[in-house]
Amino acid sequence: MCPSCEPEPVANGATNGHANGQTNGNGTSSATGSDHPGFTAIETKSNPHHRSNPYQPVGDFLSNVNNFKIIESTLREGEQFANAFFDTETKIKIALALDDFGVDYIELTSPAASEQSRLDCEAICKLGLKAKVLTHIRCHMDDARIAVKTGVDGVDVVIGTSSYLMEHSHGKDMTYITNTAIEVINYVKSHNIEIRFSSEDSFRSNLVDLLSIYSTVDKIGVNRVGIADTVGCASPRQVYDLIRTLRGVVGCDIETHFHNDTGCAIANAYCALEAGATHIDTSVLGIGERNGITPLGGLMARMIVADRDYVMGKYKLHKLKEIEDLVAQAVEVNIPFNNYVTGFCAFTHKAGIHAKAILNNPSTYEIINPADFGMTRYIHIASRLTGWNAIKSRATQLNLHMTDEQYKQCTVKIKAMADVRPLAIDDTDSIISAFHRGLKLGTDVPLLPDLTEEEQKLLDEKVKADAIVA
Ligand SMILES: CC(=O)SCCNC(=O)CCNC(=O)[C@H](O)C(C)(C)COP(=O)(O)OP(=O)(O)OC[C@H]1O[C@@H](n2cnc3c(N)ncnc32)[C@H](O)[C@@H]1OP(=O)(O)O
Ligand SMILES: O=C(O)CCC(=O)C(=O)O
Ligand SMILES: [Zn+2]
Repeated sequence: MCPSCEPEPVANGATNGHANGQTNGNGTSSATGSDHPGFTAIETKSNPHHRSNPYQPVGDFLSNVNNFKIIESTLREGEQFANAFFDTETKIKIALALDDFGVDYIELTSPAASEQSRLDCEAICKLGLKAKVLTHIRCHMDDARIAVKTGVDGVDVVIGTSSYLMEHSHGKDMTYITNTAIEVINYVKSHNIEIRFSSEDSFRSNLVDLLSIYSTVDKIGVNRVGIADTVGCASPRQVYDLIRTLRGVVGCDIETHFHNDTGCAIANAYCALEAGATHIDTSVLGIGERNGITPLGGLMARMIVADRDYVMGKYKLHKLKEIEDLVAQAVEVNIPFNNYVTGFCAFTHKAGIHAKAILNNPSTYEIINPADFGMTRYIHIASRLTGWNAIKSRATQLNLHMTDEQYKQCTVKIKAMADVRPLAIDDTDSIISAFHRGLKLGTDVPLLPDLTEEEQKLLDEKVKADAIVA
């Protein structure tokens, strides 16, 4: 084992209100008492991860997993989320937070959508952000004329190229689309503004049509082309094939946009980068049309595993939770329990086998170090799945020292009690203390002060049964 990777001893496990649904010292929200009455876990010291991983990202001349840009579309795609209503102040707060986080671009709703959308676009352009500000328009000169007057750094133009959309949405054929695209691109370029051309519903479009129009717009100097999985139908393999093919056809940057209808939005984004895409569209919490797109936090989780130095050097990961809270509040949703990185149990280890190994070295069961995101690791110590190693660790934190055999006996009591009712962290602590006191006094001490008669009866039965098994 490499000396720098020696596991650190676990220390510092103060209870922090996690079990009672309060926020912990890092501002991470934890289980609420009402939602998760049995959730009981202790914070552990954030020891360094063992970072040797035999499965490093596939590196080849095409791959951009070590060098990609984020086009953050919470203020465009995200506004298409069913619950979203962003007033000007909220848009500005979100734009500032994303800029501080370090995203490369911020994409805004079309100024053609409404008068307020146009005014908000102008207001955000005036913030002087480090990120480039984009707006997103139809492939139409009317929209382009409005867009170039807003002060944006770039315009993202889109038009459907699948037969579904050519027939049932805008009703235009490929010749019309190509000619209009050329007109719009030349017009935007003439204003010295960045321009991207994207096909909507790319994965249900004819490949020859796609390559032909991308090749045309590349030749007239578009800055980026975009591939969009508008209905979330693409698989990672299909993404890899299409982007790799496109990479051989155009010289400009390649942006990609993945909906999550079939659960592939993050994997598709990753595969796109492996195949040579340069830009990934995200939104905070993945909000967007239907169930949304590649989430910013989920993409960060994926990419930090691929290239920690690049991701840590570029993005303020410890701000992720704050941005997610801001957006969740603005669109009135809760952050899901299993959210990437920031879900309340994203770094909580419960089963005894896991807890033991984590206490020795967190890399055993964690691919991401919570500390990289300003998050905290927890060990669950109050369930029937809890093992003696976790109890030993907890007792040591409480300064209650016993022999290994005694920790094991104490764990038997905790398991028996956890078979009777959900335990809180305080319950486990009380049992450990009572057990320890009993050892000192040489007599049994009631394990929990507040047991009902019924619970005490059940507990006695469990302990008896355990003794028989033993
Ligand atoms: C997959 C995506 O998420 S694409 C981005 C979606 N974003 C938006 O739609 C922004 C919000 N949209 C709006 O506010 C409105 O739809 C507007 C202002 C853009 C247009 O509003 P309206 O003129 O009332 O048209 P409506 O929304 O009913 O229909 C869309 C129109 O755009 C046309 N259209 C649709 N897509 C495109 C496109 N990519 N390029 C050019 N025209 C298009 C349709 O043919 C239709 O035209 P029609 O008026 O001749 O029927
Ligand atoms: O402009 C793009 O590339 C994507 C547009 C969009 O939101 C989609 O196709 O789902
Ligand atoms: Zn979309």
